[in-house]
Amino acid sequence: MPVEEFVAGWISGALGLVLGHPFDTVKLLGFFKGMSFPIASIAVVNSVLFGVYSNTLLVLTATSHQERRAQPPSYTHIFLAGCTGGFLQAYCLAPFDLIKVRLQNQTEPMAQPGSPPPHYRGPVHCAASIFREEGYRGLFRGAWALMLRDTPTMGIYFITYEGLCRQYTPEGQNPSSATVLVAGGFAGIASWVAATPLDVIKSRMQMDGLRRRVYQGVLDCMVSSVRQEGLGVFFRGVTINSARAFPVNAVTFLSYEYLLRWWG
Ligand SMILES: C[N+](C)(C)CCCC[C@H](N)C(=O)O
Repeated sequence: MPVEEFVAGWISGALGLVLGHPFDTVKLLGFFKGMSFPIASIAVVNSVLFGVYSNTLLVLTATSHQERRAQPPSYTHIFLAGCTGGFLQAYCLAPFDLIKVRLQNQTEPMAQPGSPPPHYRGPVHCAASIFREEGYRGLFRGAWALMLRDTPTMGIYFITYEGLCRQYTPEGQNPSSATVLVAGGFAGIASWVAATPLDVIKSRMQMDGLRRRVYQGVLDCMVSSVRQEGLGVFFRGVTINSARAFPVNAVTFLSYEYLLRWWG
């Protein structure tokens, strides 16, 4: 099994994340909380995404990464490989994402002096507390919504990237850096716009269970959110998600492409 894609995905994911972190923290009003932790975790997750994507294409089309410029895979194959990558990365991402959301939603330190200390002291303490308070399955709270969010939208991610690259690249050639940056940026935006409704639901499911359980499941969370806040709830954060998505995914795809070209 070719492993370069896993390594390139690892490095490119970490680089993208560094750029995206300010946007991510503003979105959740948690500012600088939980910073080093997502950098390490996204590298693992992005490695799974790109590694699985490329190896699924290898299985579907019998072409390696190097051969794909000359023999481009069909959009159906690209979509299926993206969905497969998205599905598997969602399971790796679930506990990390849960910890990130829980830490970023802790607003206690911003409260008055003398107020009680935050519930979670850091990522490791957070993981241990969730395990103790909510059990092993508690670490996967919201995983189902995360999987629903990422499976189709990672298909959209790779289709948009490949489609834009092909549009602006002469046949058989590698896309230029400018093309990779723009295609990567728009792939991020397209994917995040489609993912935002379930992103809202996912975060609510992840925060549920901290105190009294409010939602019975993904569907219940959707229905009661719409009932209370209207359909607009599904677009909450779509602007910040898109603003973050462009630089993060431009850099992710640029470094991914260049690392793979550099390794031959
Ligand atoms: C599928 N979904 C839209 C959730 C993410 C797509 C892009 C993934 C990238 N690591 C990022 O953080 O932007």
